[in-house]
Amino acid sequence: MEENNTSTNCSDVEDYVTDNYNHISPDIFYTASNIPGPGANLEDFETQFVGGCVCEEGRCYTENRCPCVVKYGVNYEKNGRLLDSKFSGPVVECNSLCGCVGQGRCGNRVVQFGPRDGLQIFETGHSKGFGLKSETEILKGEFICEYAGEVLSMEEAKRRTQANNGKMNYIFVLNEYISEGCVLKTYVDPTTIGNIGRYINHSCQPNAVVVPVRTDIPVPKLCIFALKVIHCGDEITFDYGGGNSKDWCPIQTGLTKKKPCFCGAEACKQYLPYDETLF
Ligand SMILES: C[S@@+](CC[C@H](N)C(=O)[O-])C[C@H]1O[C@@H](n2cnc3c(N)ncnc32)[C@H](O)[C@@H]1O
Repeated sequence: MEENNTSTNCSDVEDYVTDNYNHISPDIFYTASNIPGPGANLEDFETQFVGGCVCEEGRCYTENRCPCVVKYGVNYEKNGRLLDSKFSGPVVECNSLCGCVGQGRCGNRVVQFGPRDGLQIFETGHSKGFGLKSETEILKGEFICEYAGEVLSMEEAKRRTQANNGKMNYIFVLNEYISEGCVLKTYVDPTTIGNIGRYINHSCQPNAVVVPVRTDIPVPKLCIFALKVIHCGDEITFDYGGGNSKDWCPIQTGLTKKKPCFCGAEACKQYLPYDETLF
């Protein structure tokens, strides 16, 4: 089934995000960006991320000493592609308090302009349900789309996982290693409120990766970038375990059965990764 691009159906969208995608089912509601769900810390959605460079020419690269770039590091090449050094994040972009807002395309703003065009939902035909592909070639480091949905507390994420009873799982758990022994976990659930990213399947040898990006608020956007060239028509995939899951044991469906992986990669680890805090 092909994606229908005819209407904009985005609620809760920050003004500058343009996202003209919508869902294949009327039971799924579109949101272009994360929204607070049950148990989310509302303060995190209401707090403006500190910032505010005064770069008036809108070119926030290292050489003109943009304070945002100096503080958080260079994120993108001048063509907007993610630098190799930032594939494991974190990325902080210039925000709405910065002097470069509205001053042309600032080099430190990419994901806040929304997903790329030409993404299509399709039936994989491989017991994976729907998947996502692109009708244009995607180059390494290019931004594809967010994986957006309701941000949940761990308790709510766990409750939903257990109530899900083995159906498709959409809850993504982002683990950010803040300091030794300290992991910041963000639970994003696009099951019923989500964006185009919810159709991306797992692969043990993926061509894309999830990178946490912050723009205006402390809540990270789960941003999907190409790890290598993705040819027109290739399925877009990322590693649900973030590539560093220790537990390649099976995700549980009905809490007892294994969930096999059908990614088809040579190095397939046979089962989908999971985050143990969901169980
Ligand atoms: C985020 S959804 C992906 C979109 C989903 N395929 C759909 O039709 O809406 C995640 C679910 O897709 C299925 N899935 C994703 N990758 C898979 C894979 N490599 N092998 C088997 N099932 C997969 C699993 O049921 C998983 O819980």
